[in-house]
Amino acid sequence: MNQRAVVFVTGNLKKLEEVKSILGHNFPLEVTNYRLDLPELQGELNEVSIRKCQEAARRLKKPVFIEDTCLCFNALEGLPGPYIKWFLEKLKPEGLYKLLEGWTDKSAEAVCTFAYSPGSDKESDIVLFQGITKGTIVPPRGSRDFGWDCIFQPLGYDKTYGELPKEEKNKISHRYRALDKLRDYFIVKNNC
Ligand SMILES: O=c1nc[nH]c2c1ncn2[C@H]1C[C@H](O)[C@@H](COP(=O)(O)OP(=O)(O)OP(=O)(O)O)O1
Ligand SMILES: [Mg+2]
Repeated sequence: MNQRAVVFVTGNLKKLEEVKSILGHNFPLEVTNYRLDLPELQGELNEVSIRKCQEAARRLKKPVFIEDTCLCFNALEGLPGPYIKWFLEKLKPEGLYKLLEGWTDKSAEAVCTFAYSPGSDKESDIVLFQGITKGTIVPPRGSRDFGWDCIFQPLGYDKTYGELPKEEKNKISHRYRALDKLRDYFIVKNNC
């Protein structure tokens, strides 16, 4: 029997690396990658993911999933949220930390939303899987390999994502929690 395949559409190789390592070898679908930085419309978090997935399905016309990651500062009512990529690019991790200088509340949520489409761009065919990890925004510490890892310290830890070994991050991360739900959908609920 041919294994069903699904394409993960992302322009971010670090995401791909984590997704592959978290899903491991027991995932029932073959995951391939199509490297494309999809356009992202402004809007609320789920809306951004749905539109991004519709665009991926429209372009590839086969089962696809995308992922959108937000970093939400509670003091800023959830901003930068889906716009974190552009804030990070301009302000760098130091500047992101400084953004909260005037606030005592440094708490934040890392939110990861996967959106899966069986191949159609109909909104009703799209399924979302969301994972949230709560944490604190701290002055940069640790590896600068991946985005804002060096300023996000998950709740209950004294290390930032950037200081934690990859395997540790992958056991508690926003991405892990979202993929756990995606895995459940395909394995336990047998939607393959
Ligand atoms: O676990 C993470 N740890 C640290 N930084 C992270 C993480 N996950 C995403 N990031 C960064 C990448 C980008 O600067 C922004 C999300 O933006 P986002 O649009 O979702 O990612 P992207 O444009 O790099 O790839 P894609 O082609 O899948 O949209 O936060
Ligand atoms: Mg993006």
